[in-house]
Amino acid sequence: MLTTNPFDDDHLREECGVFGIYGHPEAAALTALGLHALQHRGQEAAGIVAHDGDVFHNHRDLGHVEDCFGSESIIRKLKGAAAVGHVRYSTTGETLLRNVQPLFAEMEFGGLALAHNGNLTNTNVLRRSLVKRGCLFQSTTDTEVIIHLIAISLYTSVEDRLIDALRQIEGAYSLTCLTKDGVMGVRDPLGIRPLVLGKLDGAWCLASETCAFDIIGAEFVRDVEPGEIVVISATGLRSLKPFAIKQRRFCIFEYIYFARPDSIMEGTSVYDVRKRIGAQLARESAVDADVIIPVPDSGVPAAIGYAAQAGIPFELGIIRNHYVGRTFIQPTDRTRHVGVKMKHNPNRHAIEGKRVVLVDDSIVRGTTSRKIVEMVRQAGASEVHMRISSPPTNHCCYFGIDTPEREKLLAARYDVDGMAKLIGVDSLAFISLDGLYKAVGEEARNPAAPQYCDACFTGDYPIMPTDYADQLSDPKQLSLLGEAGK
Ligand SMILES: O=P(O)(O)OC[C@H]1O[C@H](OP(=O)(O)OP(=O)(O)O)[C@H](O)[C@@H]1O
Ligand SMILES: NC(=O)CC[C@H](N)C(=O)O
Repeated sequence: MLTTNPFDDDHLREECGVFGIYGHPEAAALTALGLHALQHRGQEAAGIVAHDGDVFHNHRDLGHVEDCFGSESIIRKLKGAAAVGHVRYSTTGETLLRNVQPLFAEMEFGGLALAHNGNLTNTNVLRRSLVKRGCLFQSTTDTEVIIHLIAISLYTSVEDRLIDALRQIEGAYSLTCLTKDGVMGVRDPLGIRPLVLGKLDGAWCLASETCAFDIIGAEFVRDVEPGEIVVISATGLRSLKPFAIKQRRFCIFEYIYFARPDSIMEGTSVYDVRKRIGAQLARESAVDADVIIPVPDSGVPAAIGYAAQAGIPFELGIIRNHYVGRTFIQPTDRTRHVGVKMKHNPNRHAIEGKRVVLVDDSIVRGTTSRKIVEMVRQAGASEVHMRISSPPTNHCCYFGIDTPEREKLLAARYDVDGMAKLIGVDSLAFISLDGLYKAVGEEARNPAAPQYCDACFTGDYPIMPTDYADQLSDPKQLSLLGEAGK
């Protein structure tokens, strides 16, 4: 029996994007362009901090990149050949101007700007002890903890202070940092969130995804390695690896949903992976049908793969209105429901009288699927089957994707049949966990040391999420395999 309506929720699911560039006269303009390409990673706020060799300049605001950096005069003020930028979707700390990143602080060694993608899982513990030591927090983000740890470190060099701070934090973090001497890129020891390195006209750049390099014409050089710090300064690029090597646990959900399909992650095209997932899904859960229809946008590549494998025509049976934001960014349940209707419209011509297979990447609360299925039935489909290119989202993410509380996740409340009934489909199937691993190029999931972070499906958290331990309904699900990511 339901105690809450599973379609009610005002928690959203997104994450953040970071960018950095050193040694280019148009650093701020290129950062703004890079952030444009990363807009899908965070739509609440955007910020850029630049350094002109003497002074730091910063502009941070709430809204989309276009709203924050659409005016040339703002970009002109962000002088200098080095810059870092951020697009935010909050995981810790509200949507307030003072939480907009990059965060900036004056330190003993000069200014430091910090942009963070990910989520720290021991923020509360650290924050309490820092406050007791007299640290004055300016924001309510997890990210600010890193700033204070750097500020109070007893080491002298910025790099040593940064390493000292990183040794104390737990969780997921891909960072770009700006000081008067250069730009640094950092990836946590498990490599949960992405970070890539590129080059443009001799200038090094860093970004969450390669699509940010494409927009500025930069060449993709390589992924920043898990646990690696790249230090970019007037003397060139240095790579530091101060942490013990761990089994990498890249977020598998980046492949399924989060990243842009034109990005290359960990050496693999996101688009190709999505098509392979779709093909695997078709092998696992074939159904007689007349047409394969993607739920746009994220469902499209998987549906292409599914249709090719099944030998069933692919049709655009749902048309997406691109002038409406992502479902998740609607702040209240009421507006989210309206958002789903505004966003998708059935293409009756491709649907009427047909047995339809809808392909989407995930079911979180079920809001989207329920509306879409209703729409497709109203447009005259004779049967509606749903195929999902991820396993059921059954657990919360504490590492940078802001999924709702577990009780709001449809898969945590119902088995597949129960979900099918609620959504109103004739059949529902999800890709298997091993099928997913095959599609990303592994033989199978190694349960003793999983190759990816798949905690949202398995509850097998790569590190103990200290701050959230009480929210975990079954502590036995915790895998302490990776120990704290230090
Ligand atoms: O079960 P729910 O809580 O409704 O969430 C799942 C839906 O949300 C995502 O789409 P999104 O709105 O982000 O659009 P996109 O596919 O264009 O990214 C995802 O692709 C699903 O369609
Ligand atoms: N989604 C993210 O990566 C968010 C970064 C950081 N935890 C914040 O809330 O600002």
